[in-house]
Amino acid sequence: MFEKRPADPHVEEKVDGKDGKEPFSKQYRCGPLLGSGGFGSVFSGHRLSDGLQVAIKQISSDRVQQWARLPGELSPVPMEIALLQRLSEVGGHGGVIQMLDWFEVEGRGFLLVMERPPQCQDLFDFITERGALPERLALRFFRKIVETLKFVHSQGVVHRDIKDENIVVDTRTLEVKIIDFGSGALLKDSAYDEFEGTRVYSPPEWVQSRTYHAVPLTVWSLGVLLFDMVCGDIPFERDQEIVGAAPFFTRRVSKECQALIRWCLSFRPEDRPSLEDILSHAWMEGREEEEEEDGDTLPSPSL
Ligand SMILES: Nc1ncnc2c1ncn2[C@@H]1O[C@H](COP(=O)(O)OP(=O)(O)OP(=O)(O)O)[C@@H](O)[C@H]1O
Repeated sequence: MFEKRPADPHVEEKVDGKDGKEPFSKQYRCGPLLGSGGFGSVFSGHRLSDGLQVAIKQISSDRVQQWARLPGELSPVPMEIALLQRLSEVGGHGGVIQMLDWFEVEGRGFLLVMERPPQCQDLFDFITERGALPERLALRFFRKIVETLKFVHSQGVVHRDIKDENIVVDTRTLEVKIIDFGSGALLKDSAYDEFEGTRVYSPPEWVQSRTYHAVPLTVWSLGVLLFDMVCGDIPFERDQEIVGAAPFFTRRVSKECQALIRWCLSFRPEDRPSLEDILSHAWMEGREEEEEEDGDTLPSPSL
């Protein structure tokens, strides 16, 4: 089903898909740029039929590394679309951004239409504006992210680029959703030898040996993410620091939270917890928060 990009992909606007649907321009209107990155640009927009707020990701074909074949489609699609399709076919998950539609655009690539929480911010901007998060808020975000990744893995998908920029926070409800499956892959038990994710979130085995397994890679990136949430910045910048696997806590962080971070950031992949181990860790059960002395509270949802 999945393959590398062919030399000369056939790209045309999906005006009349197999469901006879209307072209993109008749269904959606593009608004201002939300962000741009390795695979293209993301715009805000809305659906013309009902005004629904959406995000529209422009994927440039020449930047796509992995392609996939969807049943009923003649030409391959970017892996990101195939993975989101796989997750939405089983009903999706509240913690994964929902793909609403996708289109091929002649000579340019693809448009991926996603849900967009009306008031949202990615977690990188959220932390940049507010600084380190109170542990209780970090716990709330982290639990949802780990539960969501359990679902994602159970559907045979691995994200491979978990980081603050790829988490969207609804600033009214404080719900979080994972975005950007552009570096993702089908989950397998054997080792991977390619990686398109973010270096500073990648584990020692990738930095040293250019190989990794899906779960320990995910768990390492979760350790970096949790550190980032409670300290306000990531623990490692340089390869040497990643391989050292010894985070230095720059803020007061509870012992249980530190222990969970250190466990996720174990040098040896086999010493790291599973996602289930993380969910049943003492810090995740909220025992520690009752003992907090610094009185941090959950910010009001009208942040
Ligand atoms: N569904 C969405 N709702 C709201 N904002 C979004 C949504 N999707 C993307 N964004 C915003 O656009 C930014 C870029 O999105 P995304 O990470 O998918 O693009 P990318 O080109 O793959 O970027 P990168 O290469 O940095 O990972 C995000 O960090 C986020 O701020």
